[in-house]
Amino acid sequence: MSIRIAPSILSADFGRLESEIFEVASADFIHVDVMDNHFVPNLTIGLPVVERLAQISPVPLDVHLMIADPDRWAAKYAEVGAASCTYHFEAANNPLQVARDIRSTGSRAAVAIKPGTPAEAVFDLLTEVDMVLVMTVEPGFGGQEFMREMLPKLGALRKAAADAGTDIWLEVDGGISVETAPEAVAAGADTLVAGSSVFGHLDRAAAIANLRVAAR
Ligand SMILES: O=C(CO)[C@H](O)[C@H](O)COP(=O)(O)O
Repeated sequence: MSIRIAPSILSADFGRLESEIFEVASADFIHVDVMDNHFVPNLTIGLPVVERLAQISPVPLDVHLMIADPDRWAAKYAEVGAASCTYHFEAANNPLQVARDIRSTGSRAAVAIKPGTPAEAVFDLLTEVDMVLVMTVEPGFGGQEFMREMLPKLGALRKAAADAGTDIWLEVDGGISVETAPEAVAAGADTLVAGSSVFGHLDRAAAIANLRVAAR
């Protein structure tokens, strides 16, 4: 299985975002964290910036919405060019409809769960989404410690997806490094978000290559 790497621009220099995303052009996706200071206690970027990033990025965008009311917003992010659009199960009024709205745009739909949310919460959605994101930190900030106690959720999701006859991607986000990536992959992850472990290095291409080797 080839592992997908998605550097999180939360740890990039927002003053030189265009050159930052070109420095991670060897990645499979660029992970874009949208935060609204309601669903999480932090505020980042919104729709116009994501739209422009989608136009200039050499790599497809994996947009992670950490916002309230994804029912209203998620499809708009998909429409402006998010190749993959992730919303939080905990934030959605109608999680099934949000997935359908995203997919109706042609984008990949993904649902995320916070550390306190059990994998079982999204079992009913597995045939309606293309990916589940298991948070391995509390969403809101980069540079936090990896919560390895979240890893059993990956096996549970993989089994539930197989039982439902569907094949989904499983993404992890938070504290992913060359040390923790092998654990996440062994537990069933195939898509790794990495913020500080990529943008914390001067040579971003080398950091991505090192993650790929570690995740093999
Ligand atoms: O969603 C996020 C935080 O809510 C970030 O994508 C994540 O924390 C990445 O940062 P790091 O790899 O440094 O943990």
